Amino acid sequence: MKHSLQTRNLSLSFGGLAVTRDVNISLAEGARTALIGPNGAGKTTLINLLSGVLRPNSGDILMGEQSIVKLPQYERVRSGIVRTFQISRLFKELTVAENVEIAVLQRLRLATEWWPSRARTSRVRDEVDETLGLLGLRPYARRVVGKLALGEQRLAEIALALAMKPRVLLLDEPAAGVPQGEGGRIMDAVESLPKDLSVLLIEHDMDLVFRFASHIIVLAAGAVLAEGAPREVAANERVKQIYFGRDGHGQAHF
Ligand SMILES: Nc1ncnc2c1ncn2[C@@H]1O[C@H](COP(=O)(O)OP(=O)(O)OP(=O)(O)O)[C@@H](O)[C@H]1O
Repeated sequence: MKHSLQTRNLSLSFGGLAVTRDVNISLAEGARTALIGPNGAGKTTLINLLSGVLRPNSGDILMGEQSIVKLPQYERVRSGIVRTFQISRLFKELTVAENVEIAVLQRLRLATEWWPSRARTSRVRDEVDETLGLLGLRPYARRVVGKLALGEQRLAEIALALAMKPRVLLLDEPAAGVPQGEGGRIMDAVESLPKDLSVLLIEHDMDLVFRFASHIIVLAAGAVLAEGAPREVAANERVKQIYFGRDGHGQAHF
């Protein structure tokens, strides 16, 4: 199995608090991986480390064979790791297509390519259209982002990430705060993303996690507690304990 992204003994402490502890994970090419764990387990911190928002105290991050741990954020994007944020980065007063166009232009500048202007304009237009198509957003292309439902705005955020042509897409709670029915729609779109793209999803809703994931990684107190196929993880006694607690009451329903 080909691995797009791997970590080797990744560790980070904030003062005395170890928030990432010797984390070794592998994201296979085309895998659909869910990163789960209780509040404060270190999920967002791990995504911040992978995307270069934070630097680890020790350990390594490999994209294919190449170490990227010292690269700044924009170079990680260029190496193929792209994330979405819990906080929206969309220009609310622009249309969906204009937002995606800005992301495409940004990528082309990152790649420092030069195109004769007419060819370039038509390439940008084609890419915007193709990206919107991947997420079922073509009917919303000319709609102003700020006037869309939250679920559609979230899809537009994912479109911005896809416009960077990732090999690994990191999604931090794309369905957070979205009404239940719309959450399913976001996951439908995520599920239909290109098969060679590796997707790492942070999600609290276990129904969505089990619908989406081919592989689950469970973090607890900054360390990997368990990982494997959804059925294995659901049957893991330590995972059940964390989610259900000793008294058998908890939020998750495996
Ligand atoms: N910049 C920071 N400085 C100090 N402590 C931090 C910082 N960022 C996060 N933490 C702490 O690190 C731990 C892990 O936080 P993180 O946000 O990664 O957890 P999480 O699993 O994403 O939680 P949630 O599910 O609630 O989003 C928490 O104890 C948090 O308080």
